[in-house]
Amino acid sequence: MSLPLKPIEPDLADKAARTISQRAQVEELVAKAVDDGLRNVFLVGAGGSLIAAHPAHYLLEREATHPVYKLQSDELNTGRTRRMGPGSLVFLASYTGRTKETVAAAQYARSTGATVAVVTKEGGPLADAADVAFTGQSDLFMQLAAYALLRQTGVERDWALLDQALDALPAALVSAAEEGEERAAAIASALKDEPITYVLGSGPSYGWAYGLAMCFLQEMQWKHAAGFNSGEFFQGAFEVVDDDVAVINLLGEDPSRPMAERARRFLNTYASKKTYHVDTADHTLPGIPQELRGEVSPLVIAVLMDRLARHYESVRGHDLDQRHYMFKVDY
Ligand SMILES: N[C@@H]1[C@@H](O)[C@H](O)[C@@H](COP(=O)(O)O)O[C@@H]1O
Repeated sequence: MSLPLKPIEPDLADKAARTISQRAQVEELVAKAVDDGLRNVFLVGAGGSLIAAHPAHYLLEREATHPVYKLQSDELNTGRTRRMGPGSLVFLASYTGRTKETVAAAQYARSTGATVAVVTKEGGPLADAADVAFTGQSDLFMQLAAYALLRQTGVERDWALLDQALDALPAALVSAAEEGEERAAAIASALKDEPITYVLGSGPSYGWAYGLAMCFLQEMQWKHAAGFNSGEFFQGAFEVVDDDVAVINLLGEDPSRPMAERARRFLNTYASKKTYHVDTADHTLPGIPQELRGEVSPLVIAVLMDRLARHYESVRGHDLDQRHYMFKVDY
């Protein structure tokens, strides 16, 4: 039994624009942290909200002058780190603002003397545990935090070009979602009954390879799936792939693209029957300067994965909000 296809979120563009509207405050926060002697930056979250930090982390690992770490909330709670303390700026994300491990991580970060900023829904325990609380789309917010860090630490870039990209981004995300509908429908209906689906992604898009597999297919569709880094795929996982195995390969336009193209070549040669490629280069992204398409790619992939999940929901008749355990039992 199928379910009606939910439409593209009517407030997709607004949500992005509202997130971007906090940019000046993010810059201010980071500028103050730099003035006060910034030593390092942490990006923290769990599940979808950790995935949301992946593109910013990818950007900062290559371009930031300060060390930037990405940690799962409970890895921080259980492992601690000597490096966090005064001079640390910690960004945590949680959509609900109630994920207990992320709230505990914020409390711990605060207790070390670090500056703690969160992105979450208005109010709630995570916001209460923070020095500063923002709202909005976590992946975009983390990207804004990354840009603020680069700018405030004097990294040279064409900032006017970024302004242009951020102005165009809300509408470009909507247009990507619209342009991707046909492809998403084809993938979901072709793969809806597959016993397992592998998802590949490289660089900043790896986050959503893992995320499509874990959040959308396992959590929200109760389907077996696994996400791999496209480079790691060739270190073992590719041995199980052939024409009978379903694979979704994500391609962005960032520096890691050759890794995704290598996966595409291999899959088209040895496992083409149930392989689907989702490529940001197929999208027009109106107004996004060519030079910044790579940084925008993971945000576009996030929107395309969200739509793909909606198509699975519809063709499989399995509501994305159904859970066995999450938010229902003690865990
Ligand atoms: N797919 C995500 C999960 O991975 C996450 O664990 C949960 C709570 O996350 P958050 O802390 O963002 O509220 O939300 C969604 O269901």
